[in-house]
Amino acid sequence: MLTKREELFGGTPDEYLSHKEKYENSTRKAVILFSLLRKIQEENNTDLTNYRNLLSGVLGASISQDGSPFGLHYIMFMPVFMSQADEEQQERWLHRALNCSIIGSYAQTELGHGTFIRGLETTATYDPSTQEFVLHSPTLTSYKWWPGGLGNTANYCIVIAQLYSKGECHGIHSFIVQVRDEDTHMPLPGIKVGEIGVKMGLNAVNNGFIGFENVRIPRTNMLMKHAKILEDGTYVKSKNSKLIYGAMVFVRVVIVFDSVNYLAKAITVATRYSAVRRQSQLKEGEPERQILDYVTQQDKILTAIAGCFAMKMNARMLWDTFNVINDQLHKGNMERLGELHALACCLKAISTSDSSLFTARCRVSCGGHGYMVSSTLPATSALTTASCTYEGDNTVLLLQTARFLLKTWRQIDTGPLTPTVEYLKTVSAPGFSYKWENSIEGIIRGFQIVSMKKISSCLNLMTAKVMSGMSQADAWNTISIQLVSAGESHCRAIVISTFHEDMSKAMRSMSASLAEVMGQLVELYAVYWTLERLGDLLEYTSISGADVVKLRSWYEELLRKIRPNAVGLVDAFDIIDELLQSTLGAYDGRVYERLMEEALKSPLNAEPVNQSFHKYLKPFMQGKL
Ligand SMILES: CCCCCCCCCCC/C=C/C(=O)SCCNC(=O)CCNC(=O)[C@H](O)C(C)(C)COP(=O)(O)OP(=O)(O)OC[C@H]1O[C@@H](n2cnc3c(N)ncnc32)[C@H](O)[C@@H]1OP(=O)(O)O
Ligand SMILES: Cc1cc2nc3c(=O)[nH]c(=O)nc-3n(C[C@H](O)[C@H](O)[C@H](O)COP(=O)(O)OP(=O)(O)OC[C@H]3O[C@@H](n4cnc5c(N)ncnc54)[C@H](O)[C@@H]3O)c2cc1C
Repeated sequence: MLTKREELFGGTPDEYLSHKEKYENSTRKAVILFSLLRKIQEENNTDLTNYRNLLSGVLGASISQDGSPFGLHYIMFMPVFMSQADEEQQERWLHRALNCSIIGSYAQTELGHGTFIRGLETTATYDPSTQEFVLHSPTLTSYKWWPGGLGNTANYCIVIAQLYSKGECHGIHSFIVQVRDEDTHMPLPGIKVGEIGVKMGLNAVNNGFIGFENVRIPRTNMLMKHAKILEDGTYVKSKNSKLIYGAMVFVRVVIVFDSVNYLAKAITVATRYSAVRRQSQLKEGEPERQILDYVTQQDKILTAIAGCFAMKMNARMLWDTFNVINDQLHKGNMERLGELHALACCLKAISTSDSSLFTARCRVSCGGHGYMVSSTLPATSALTTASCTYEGDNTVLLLQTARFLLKTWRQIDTGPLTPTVEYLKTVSAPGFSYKWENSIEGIIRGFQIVSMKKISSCLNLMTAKVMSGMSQADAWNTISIQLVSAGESHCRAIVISTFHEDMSKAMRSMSASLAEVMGQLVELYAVYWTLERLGDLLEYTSISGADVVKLRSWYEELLRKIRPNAVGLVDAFDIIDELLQSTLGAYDGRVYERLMEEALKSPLNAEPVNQSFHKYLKPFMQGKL
């Protein structure tokens, strides 16, 4: 009788399963894991705060690098329900979703549209004679494409469609739609549903497509917490049309946590391997050195560790900010919605792009063995690059942040600013002066000045172009590279200052030795990004060549200081071997034995001579083909 652990983590490695077997195996594992989750849920309430911990606790430690067919049910279907369904609808469906007697997905993206959601083509036309909506996919490009779990798993999904009533289009709204029979799991009439095929990664997520041929759903299947359709077809608009976007903000907040989880796995593997792997002699005649002794290796890995700690603290700040503003939204105060959207956009973009960058570095820092699937670094790399796209393409999200920053800058003199942008007032105040200094505080100030000056420059450029006769849209597009850069600079200033402030607070309750190491991580992160963004700092601050020379020495000194604690820092993530699933990162360091153990599991090692020798090779080598 297999234990739960053996059931979850044993069996043929996923990499040797077919696409279909991989899905079936991940569904088997998901059922085990989510049965456990269901038990947890029975003991806890399901408000968003608890829900996020539940979500990141289980899904963030997902048992497969390929994701889970239940992921979207938890990541989007339920959060959207909690934020957009009215009380009657929650009463009808939420408990069934929570106990997984229905499995849901979230269908927004279409073959033809992902970013521009106002351009979505799926229609939901209200028929007052039957008090139903008619869901329809008018074109191939209107087919929903990507929804996780929709291929073969979900029997319900939330569909985002253009709402039509009394001949008028009211824009995109959310509808809950049953897609499969709850007993037979057969697609319901008028519904064409399937799986989109093999992807670069996340191949257990079961991403699907769905098309509707005049499918009728009751009026009460429109999620009506905000906007409504009355029985006679009268449209009652939402207090704020942007509230429909709320779920995307929530998921972006959660994705920042998730990007930390993925990066923590990758740097645990790369750091432990770099402590085990010995290669080359630093001095003639000496034994081969641990590759972690090479400063170039430290440059790749220790900065990733610092980045992981930095983003973890910023994820917590973002979550706290989300909760504060979400409470205000529930009370009808929309004042900080734009700020929350901008912050969630840039932190999702920066956390996922950093995670992708540093994970790729971890992969190459492990040489050939880092290219083995059994190291899990390729899968983590595929995961992190996907996160730069899903829940909003990073470029598009940074442009959203830039849009908010320009709006803020236009109003800079009309009153107080909201917390995440009030630095703009400080560094642009009359009489404010700043001379570069090589300190954490000096670096933070420098990044804030760069951000302010980029925003100001973008606005001046926009104004000049529009004054010269260019349309607002063309002017925006023309300078969009600089707009993205302004969004990134703003975010980097927030990340460094949050890391410094929150870590300084945390250090007060640490032992002196731990506080010293944590302080070194903050310095390493700040100095690393200073050296990475020297162009901006040279353009907008008084930093000098002499400062840069000292910064480089400071950086190298920090690498030297942190090196002895590298393994301890990643051990602190406490990721068990079963979740790490890596031949290179296992806690016992038996890298070579594990590489060989995994290799022998290859089906190609089942017999000494593969059948292709007799069928192909031998006739070929004998000139018979
Ligand atoms: C712990 C483990 C679990 C987590 C790990 C995740 C695992 C895998 C998850 C994968 C699941 C993936 C799901 C998806 O991908 S769902 C689909 C996501 N799609 C998107 O994000 C689409 C992105 N596009 C957009 O958001 C919009 O199209 C965009 C805003 C980019 C542009 O739209 P539009 O042109 O209409 O907007 P404008 O630029 O004109 O701005 C209009 C105003 O609306 C405001 N706005 C826009 N979005 C939001 C928002 N989300 N919240 C609040 N406000 C928003 C915007 O600021 C403008 O306001 P102003 O006019 O006042 O400036
Ligand atoms: C693994 C994965 C899981 C997903 N899961 C789901 C899901 O469950 N449900 C769901 O609904 N969707 C899902 N998606 C879809 C995802 O939300 C979209 O892929 C994403 O929103 C980007 O849209 P797109 O793919 O159409 O890219 P596009 O928007 O076509 O972007 C392509 C390029 O065009 C650029 N671009 C687009 N618009 C602009 C602009 N205005 N200004 C400047 N540049 C622009 C982008 O920067 C990008 O470089 C998933 C995607 C992935 C990869």
